[in-house]
Amino acid sequence: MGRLGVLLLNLGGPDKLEDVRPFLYNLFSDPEIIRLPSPLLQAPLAWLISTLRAKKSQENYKKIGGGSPLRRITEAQGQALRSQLQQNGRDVSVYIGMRYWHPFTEEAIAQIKRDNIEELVVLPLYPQFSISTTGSSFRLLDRIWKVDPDLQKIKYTVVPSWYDNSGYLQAMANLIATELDRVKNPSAAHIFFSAHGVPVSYIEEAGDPYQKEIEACAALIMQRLNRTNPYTLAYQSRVGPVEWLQPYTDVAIEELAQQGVKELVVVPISFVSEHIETLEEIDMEYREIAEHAGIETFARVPAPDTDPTFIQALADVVVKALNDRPKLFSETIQPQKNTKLYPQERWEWGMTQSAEVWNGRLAMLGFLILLLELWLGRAQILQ
Ligand SMILES: C=CC1=C(C)c2cc3[nH]c(cc4nc(cc5[nH]c(cc1n2)c(C)c5CCC(=O)O)C(CCC(=O)O)=C4C)c(C)c3C=C
Ligand SMILES: [Fe+2]
Ligand SMILES: [Fe+2]
Repeated sequence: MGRLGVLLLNLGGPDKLEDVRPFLYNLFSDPEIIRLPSPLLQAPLAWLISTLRAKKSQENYKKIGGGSPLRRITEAQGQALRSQLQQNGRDVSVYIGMRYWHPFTEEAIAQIKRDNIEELVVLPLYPQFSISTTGSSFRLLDRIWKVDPDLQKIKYTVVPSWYDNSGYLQAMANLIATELDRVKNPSAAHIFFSAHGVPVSYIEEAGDPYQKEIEACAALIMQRLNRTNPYTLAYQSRVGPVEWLQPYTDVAIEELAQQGVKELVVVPISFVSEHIETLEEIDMEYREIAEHAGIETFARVPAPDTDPTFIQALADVVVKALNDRPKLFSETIQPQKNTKLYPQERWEWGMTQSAEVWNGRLAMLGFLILLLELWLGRAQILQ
């Protein structure tokens, strides 16, 4: 066996407040996050949204210490995974490739080449597949691979998702059980899975399997937990004016409070590391909503981070990937061509040359209207 590498993929986050705007610019420049009818509009819109959103986003990062802990935690996960694999008799180098901030995926790939890695497992740190997360990183890697003959010599395999891995389910069940046993009524507390949302169009138009995988994942964790507590699954972190997956976390919390629920144990389900959406959004924003609505106990299950059962699960996923038939980037789910991703205007795609010209003109007009709408209503749209 040649030199072995594991490339961990994640989204990345701003290390300090000055990084917030360029980080947001990178995120909104990605057509897997926002797809416009004309690629020419992508950069100006990314500039506009990142500029308008930066202040509010910076305030949130300020509340969690002035930056995202994602890089530090992902590096710790990488080191723990390396040690675990070493204990299991595999000598691997672990690399971290973030999609929108340092260390960028491109930086990781350059290091992989310098280290003459011959066999590589590409492992996203998202248990469930979404075209907006794992899909976006795979598409980037596919583009990088296609133009680099040196990379094409590496025998690689990808892991599209691993939400049903037994060790991961056990790690989640253990973390939930520990938190449940701390509340007043462990057998009656309501377990509340809060998954990251995506716009409905990703599922219905682009064929994203994300919702199905999230629903299956919550059910499997409950099975593994083997307790009779009631549970709810809801979706957090929506951005922009379009419809996202429902029920929304804030609405669902209020409804449960109205039904008389007093104890909530919140489980972040799309994330394996603490970051702004657990530390600020759940711990601060949703806690306030819950307390205001009459919830007496608002407990939060920690993200797995470097939990030993979780790290062993990642090691198992790597070993399984090495033993299975190699899977290529191009074999994983790609959004259907010309799918409209957020924002969801009613664009018609032209089949003739003149229709294409008209679409271009309409796109410009639409963009101007969008700019105006963003300007007039930015507080509601972007915060
Ligand atoms: C606008 C669309 C967005 C989609 C779709 C989306 C999907 C998605 N994101 C994560 C995980 C993370 N997102 C993070 C930050 C982040 N994401 C968006 C937007 C979308 N995400 C924004 C605007 C931001 C920046 C923060 C903000 O301004 O609110 C992060 C990094 C957090 C950090 O600590 O820095 C993660 C991780 C998932 C899992 C997901 C879909 C499944
Ligand atoms: Fe988000
Ligand atoms: Fe996000």
